Amino acid sequence: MADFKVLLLDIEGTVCPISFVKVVLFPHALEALPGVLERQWNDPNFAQYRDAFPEEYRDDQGALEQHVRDLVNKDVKMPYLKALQGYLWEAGYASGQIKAPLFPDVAPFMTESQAKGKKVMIYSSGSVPAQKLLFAHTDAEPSDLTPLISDWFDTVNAGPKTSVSSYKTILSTHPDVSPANWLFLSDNLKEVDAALTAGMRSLPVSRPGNPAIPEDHPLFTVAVSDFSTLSQ
Ligand SMILES: CSCCC(=O)C(=O)COP(=O)(O)O
Ligand SMILES: [Mg+2]
Repeated sequence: MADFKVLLLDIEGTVCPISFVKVVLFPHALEALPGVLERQWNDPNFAQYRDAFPEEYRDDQGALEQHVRDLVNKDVKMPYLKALQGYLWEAGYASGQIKAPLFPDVAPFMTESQAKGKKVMIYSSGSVPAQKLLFAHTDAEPSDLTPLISDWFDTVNAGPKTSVSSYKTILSTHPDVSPANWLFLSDNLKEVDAALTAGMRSLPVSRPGNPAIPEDHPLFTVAVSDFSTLSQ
């Protein structure tokens, strides 16, 4: 499995614990939201985030805030929510209040893969700016892993993560690389299935805190719990 040319990584439940997203990032954004709405509602720098929301929320701070809370509570991956979350996380990362806890095998595997001439790419429901913030502020050494990453995909430039067409869109960005030479790693079995259907190789990732992969699932026996097992 180690002879891939492109490593495509999911984030939540794959490179970092689900709890970091659900218990740290999402609450942090909700805590920051009221103050940002109060201070920046008419700020031109905030306009792109506010105007991305459905029309009924663009002129009502309270309605927009409640809509955000509803979406987060349901873990709805709407692109306008993901863009706003990335904006709300920016100050937290910059201040050092937020640092991404990567599983210990992740940074060494990314580093080794890139050093061996493989491309390392990210595909997450989090916005590309949010992905770059996360990988620029990790608990690895060095903390900034963005130099290792060549491409960034989210639900805006690729599409929904459980759609086969999204993986075909991602494949089309590097037509010189055979789909069989891509390896997509994700905790989400539906995402893994969609990637496989698109022609990529893909493996489910089993991490502490992830929902258990059913023992009768066809991919149960090949689930990855330590990326070092994928090294040549
Ligand atoms: C970029 S960190 C925030 C990740 C996020 O918002 C999310 O919904 C996680 O989705 P993933 O596709 O990375 O499992
Ligand atoms: Mg995930």
